Amino acid sequence: MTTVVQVENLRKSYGAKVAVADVSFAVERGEIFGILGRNGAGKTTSVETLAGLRRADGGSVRVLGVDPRKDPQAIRTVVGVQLQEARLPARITVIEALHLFASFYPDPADPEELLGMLGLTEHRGKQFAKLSGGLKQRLSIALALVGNPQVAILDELTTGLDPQARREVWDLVERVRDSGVTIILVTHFMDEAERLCDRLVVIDEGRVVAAGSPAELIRGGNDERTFRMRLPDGAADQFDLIGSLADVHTVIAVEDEVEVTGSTHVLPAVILALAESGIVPDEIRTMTRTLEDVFVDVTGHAPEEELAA
Ligand SMILES: Nc1ncnc2c1ncn2[C@@H]1O[C@H](COP(=O)(O)OP(=O)(O)OP(=O)(O)O)[C@@H](O)[C@H]1O
Repeated sequence: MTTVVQVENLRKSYGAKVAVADVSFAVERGEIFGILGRNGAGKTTSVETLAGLRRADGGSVRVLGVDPRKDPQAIRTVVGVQLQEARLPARITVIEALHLFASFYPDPADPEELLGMLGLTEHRGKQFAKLSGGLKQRLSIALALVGNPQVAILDELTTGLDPQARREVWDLVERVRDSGVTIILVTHFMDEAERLCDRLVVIDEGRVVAAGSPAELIRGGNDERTFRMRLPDGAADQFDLIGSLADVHTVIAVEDEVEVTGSTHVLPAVILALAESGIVPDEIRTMTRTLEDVFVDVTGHAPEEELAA
């Protein structure tokens, strides 16, 4: 694997406000790498520093071996940035915006190809102000890619979109990754990160508080499993039997279901023991942790909770 972005002990303050206290991570070529955190956690400052748009106070940043502090111009040709809100003149059309941005780069992508890839061909003549939220986001992704970057930074790209438009944008992001672009995805949406990211870091109050793949973080050394089942009438008195099994830690009634928590083998152990008593559960549901649960565990806050300024 090739490391395309290496950030080590990054620090950045705005006056007395410490935006980034200590952030380190590495992004490998061809992955979708997530930077997760609440509003104000220091995500945007981190990615703007690696894109050469802000100067770090300390630590080291390398993008394909280049230091953005020393050579911001070189960084601009390899890193494409999708801005949080596209700031474009109201009357510029989709195709005009692409040609304008293409003119800033030595070796730009073909605007027509980008239109096709992002499903914008039929909207090419529409003015920016008249585009729906989803189309504006597609255009902003296209603008981030127009310089033919090796790394694209996509910042909060599905904020304000309806569920259908979000799913379309997610498909697009995967298509962009499949075309060979490494993607850094900044988000505070845990479902988005879980669905798209190969690996990610959670940043809170300017520090990395968790790192890994979504699956690793969800497993997170926590080998406890929980499931719920509905037992046939008359079988509810099996609590003692279930509770006596070595793999079972707790067994409780939740409404008309039985909730069992235990080791990784708890489910087959319980089902087998019940079967030996001639009982077959009517319904079984495993209770899986999500990235949102991990986020709350490592930060102590919900993802949508804002940090005090
Ligand atoms: N130019 C600035 N001047 C002063 N403070 C700033 C500036 N930019 C960001 N901050 C502050 O630094 C902290 C980190 O901001 P940053 O934008 O990096 O966080 P974020 O996680 O990206 O949040 P958001 O999603 O809201 O942009 C916040 O407290 C923010 O108010």
